[in-house]
Order: sequence, then C-alpha cells, then structure tokens
Amino acid sequence: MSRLFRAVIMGPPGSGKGTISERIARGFGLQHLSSGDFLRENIASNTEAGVLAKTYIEKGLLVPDHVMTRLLLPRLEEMTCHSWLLDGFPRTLAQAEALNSSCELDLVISLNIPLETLKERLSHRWIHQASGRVYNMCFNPPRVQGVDDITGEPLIQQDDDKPEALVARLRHYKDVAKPVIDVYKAKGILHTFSDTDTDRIWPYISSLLSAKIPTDIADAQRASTH
Ligand SMILES: Nc1nc2c(ncn2[C@@H]2O[C@H](COP(=O)(O)OP(=O)(O)OP(=O)(O)O)[C@@H](O)[C@H]2O)c(=O)[nH]1
Ligand SMILES: Nc1ccn([C@@H]2O[C@H](COP(=O)(O)OP(=O)(O)O)[C@@H](O)[C@H]2O)c(=O)n1
Repeated sequence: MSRLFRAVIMGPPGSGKGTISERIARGFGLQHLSSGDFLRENIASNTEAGVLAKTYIEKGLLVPDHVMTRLLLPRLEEMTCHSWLLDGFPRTLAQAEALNSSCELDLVISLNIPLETLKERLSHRWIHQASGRVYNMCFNPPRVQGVDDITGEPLIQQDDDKPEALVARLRHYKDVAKPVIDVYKAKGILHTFSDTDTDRIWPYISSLLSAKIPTDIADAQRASTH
C-alpha cells in the first residue's frame, strides 16, 4: 500500500481555503477534510461534541482545543488508505502539537490575503447551509440568484461574514495562527501564497503539489476517486 500524502491548508476567513481545497481534491485526489463542515455535521446530528461546539460557534468563539482534537484526531487516524488535505484545523498551537504527535505532515499551504479583499469576498458570499456549498455573486455565482445549484434550496449569508464581525475574527485568526505558522516554517513544510485573486494563486499551488505529491500516490488517489 503506497504511503499517504498529508497536507493542511490555512488562512483567514474568506481567504479561499474551501475554494482551493475543492480544486486540490478534484485535481490531485486528496480527500478534502473541512473541520468547519465536520463541526456542522456534528451540530446537525446533535452529537455531544456538536452540542458543545455550537455554544462556542454561536458566540463567534473558537471551539476549545480538546474538543477539536477529540473530534478530529480519531477521524484522521481512521484514514489509513486515503491521502488528505485538512482545512480549518489546526487553528491553534495546541491543536498543531496534538496533530504533530499523531501524524507527520508533508505540506502546509498558508493563504495570506489582504483584509480589504477578505471583506469584499465575504460581503458577496452565499452558502447552501445543508451541503456547505459556497457561492460568490462576483466570483462563482449560483445559476439562479439566491438558490443552490443542486437542490434549488435557498442560500444564506452567514452573520459572521459581515464586515463588523470580520475584523474581530481576523485579529483573532492572526493571534492564534502565527505560532502555528512558525511551527511549520521551522519544519520546512510551509508554503505561503499572497494575492487578491484565487485564479492567480492556483497555478502556483498546482505546480507545488505536482512537485511534492509522489506520482505513485497521485495516480493511486485519482484511481480510487474515479
Ligand atoms: N471575487 C473573488 N471571490 C473569491 C475568490 N476566491 C474565492 N472567492 C469567494 O470568496 C469567498 C470565500 O472563499 P472560501 O473558499 O469560502 O474561503 P474560506 O477560506 O474557506 O472561508 P472560511 O470558510 O470563512 O474560512 C467565497 O464566496 C468564494 O466563492 C477570488 O479570487 N475572487
Ligand atoms: N479548528 C476549528 C475549526 C472551526 N472552528 C469553529 O467552526 C466555525 C466554522 O469553521 P469554518 O472553517 O467553516 O469557518 P471559518 O471560521 O474558517 O470562516 C469557526 O468560525 C469556528 O467557530 C473552531 O472553533 N476550531
């Protein structure tokens, strides 16, 4: 069984993690693991962790480290035959240390996007809550305004996407993400991308992954996902 490829994508709210993760999943066959989606699934199915996490998310707070690691690490340890890309975890140094004690990462992508760009993007972001599908009225609009392309159900805008909520979330992100970025920089596996346009960043990320993911793993992943 070929070795697995394990990567993390980091970035502030609205930086394009979800958008780029979908492209990486499609192009390289990595399983996109979104910690936000995983939390929403747990909240929707009323699990003990979901009920607890909801009390923090509703207040725009980060879910405590021990709850996140207890939720995510067993899931990652189960993934013994599929390479993955983790989105939205780790967010804190404690989460990064817990992850590092559980598995060896091959690559960390960090998106460094200007505040004005984040504000602009999130003001136009619409989400189909049930599936987590993300639209943007300027970048990738739904076929019919206000409704999900697949289900036809209504799209919503998240409260914490509003500009006034974003500044606080961004400051908090920078405070907690810096030590995590420093850890991965020290490990020599951090790759940072800065631009205002995902389509301009994508070719660089794509060539980085083509260079880093051994062909036997990429072929095996693509074969297993088709
Ligand atoms: N105009 C524009 N919008 C973009 C670009 N890239 C992504 N978006 C949109 O910007 C919004 C944020 O992108 P996401 O992929 O959701 O970003 P994220 O980092 O996953 O955001 P969080 O889930 O809040 O952490 C979405 O509505 C995207 O469709 C871009 O290059 N230009
Ligand atoms: N490691 C994590 C990931 C998500 N979360 C919480 O889950 C919410 C949704 O995560 P998300 O990744 O979909 O959204 P963003 O906060 O990235 O915009 C976050 O706003 C946090 O409140 C967390 O507390 N810790």
